[in-house]
Amino acid sequence: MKQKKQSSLARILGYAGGHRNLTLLGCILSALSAVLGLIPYVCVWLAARDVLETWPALTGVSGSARWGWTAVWTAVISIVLYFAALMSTHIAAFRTARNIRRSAMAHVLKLPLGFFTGSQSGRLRKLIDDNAGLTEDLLAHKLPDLAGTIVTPIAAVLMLFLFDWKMGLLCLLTMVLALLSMCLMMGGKNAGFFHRYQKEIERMSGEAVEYVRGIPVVKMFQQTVYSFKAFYAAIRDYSDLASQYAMSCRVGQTCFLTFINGAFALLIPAALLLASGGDVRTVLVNFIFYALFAPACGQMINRIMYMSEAVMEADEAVGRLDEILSQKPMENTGVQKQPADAAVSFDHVTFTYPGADRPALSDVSFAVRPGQVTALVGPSGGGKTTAASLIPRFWDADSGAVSIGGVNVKEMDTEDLMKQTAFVFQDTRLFKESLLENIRAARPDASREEVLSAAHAAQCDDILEKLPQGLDTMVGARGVYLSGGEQQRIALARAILKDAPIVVLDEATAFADPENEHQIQKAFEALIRNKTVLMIAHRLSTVQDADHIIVLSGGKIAEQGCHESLLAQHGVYAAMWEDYQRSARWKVGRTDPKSGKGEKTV
Ligand SMILES: Nc1ncnc2c1ncn2[C@@H]1O[C@H](COP(=O)(O)OP(=O)(O)OP(=O)(O)O)[C@@H](O)[C@H]1O
Repeated sequence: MKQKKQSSLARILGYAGGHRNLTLLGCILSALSAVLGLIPYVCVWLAARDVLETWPALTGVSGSARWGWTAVWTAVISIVLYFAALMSTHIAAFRTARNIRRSAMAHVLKLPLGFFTGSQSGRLRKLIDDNAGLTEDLLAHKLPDLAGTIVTPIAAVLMLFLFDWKMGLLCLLTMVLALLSMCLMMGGKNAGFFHRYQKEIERMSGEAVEYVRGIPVVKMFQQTVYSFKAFYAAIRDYSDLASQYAMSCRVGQTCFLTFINGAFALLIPAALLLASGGDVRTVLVNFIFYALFAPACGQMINRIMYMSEAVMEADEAVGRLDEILSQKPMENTGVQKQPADAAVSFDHVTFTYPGADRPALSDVSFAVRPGQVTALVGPSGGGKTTAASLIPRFWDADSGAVSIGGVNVKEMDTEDLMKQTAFVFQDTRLFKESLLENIRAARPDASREEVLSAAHAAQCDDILEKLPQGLDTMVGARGVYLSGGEQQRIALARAILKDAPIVVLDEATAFADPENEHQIQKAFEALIRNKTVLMIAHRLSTVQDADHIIVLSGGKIAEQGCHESLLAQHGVYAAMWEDYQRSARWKVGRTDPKSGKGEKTV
């Protein structure tokens, strides 16, 4: 455990680079300041001795005044040194935290794009920022304090025996007992508390986010907070853990506080005992010293307690940063080949999502011929989206190869690869920017005219007409929101503007109403003209005319061919087609026979 703590600190300092020496300087200055901070206690003892030795004539007052000034000056020097120490450690800490953020971000940039899907991006920012912040606090404040905290007890123990070893021994006894109480609190079954506590906090905040996301469902179904069992359980577990810990600390904490504050209870009878058998003045002077010094020793022990908490915190921070740094970066072969054409091929591809226990794709092989439309169909969870996301390297295949124009995507320059493919996702995301910038995101150097022409091809004219500032309208600002279908048309305009030779469409008409669907279909036609297309489709009506259809089921290719040949196979596709036909007939059956009107949803 101790080894692990040391290595965490060493690892944080590893990011300090040239500023490691500044951290060291800060620690030395802080230690010097702490030792100097003990001198005023000695001065007080010396001043009191001078006064009492000449009592009642008080001829020693001038000597006492000298000691008083020495105390003031050493206190001032101690403060200045501490200030200089903090300056050094703060500069080093800011640089180190910046280096940690930079290294973590540099690593993150090498991770597969799929790593950033879902809620990962927010969590990532928090992980990097918060934990780099924690190390900043450790290096800027806690580490110089730690240096002082290590040095002062050594000096303090020496000083304890300087004037009266018996009273010194009593003070030391209370310090040792306080330390033992602290070990009692932090050891045993409480040893892993901090780690469990951090985990519970993380779990609770994760569940809270889920809860807030689910509020619409809660309201719609008139549920209470108790229906969010996971969130409720996280709060309860956190509260149980915290109260169990508090309860288990009560004996240790009581003893700790009693010992660090209770030196007086031993010093007074000891002083009375010593005074009865010796020089009252000397005993009185020594008593003043120890009475003042004992609480200062208590403070030191208190700081040791907070120190161990800080080291545990740093340990946790490094552990959480490791969560990111241990993610396998995307392989970079260093070779940069140019694809011969826009053909896409999967060659015995197997892929398992990080943390999943079974592969999402197993030994999948198929070819998408240049200039043709290939459709991926199959039951939900069959692996369609996964297969499509391997093309632009959202993830890398565990085995097998995904190639474009005969070149493995791993051997292509990332920029080239991105230029080759345009993606239209199921859930389109628009930035909080003008429509112009949203469309231009695909090709930042495109002119306004080119953006307008792409928007026109994507059937966005009616959207631009109804918005107050047309192409310059800010999305998401002052009540400007677009429907799902409208957003998809903007996304299609973006893809049209990109003009990439390979287009991957992911069920882009899933949420569109009939009016939008018609326009989206027309936008599709503009997008896929003369392109190599891989289309993920749930509704078989959209894939009938595809040149090639691949049926993915359970992560494997169940069958492939054209519509007619697949029907003739009487397999998965034929069954899906039969289901689709039946549901179409069922909806037609719901049409009102008298009026002839009915749902137009097929
Ligand atoms: N990010 C992820 N992490 C772990 N497993 C995932 C992830 N995304 C998908 N999966 C799993 O991989 C398998 C294939 O999912 P995929 O989304 O590719 O299927 P799909 O055919 O596109 O489904 P749908 O038609 O419902 O969109 C499923 O078992 C799914 O649970």
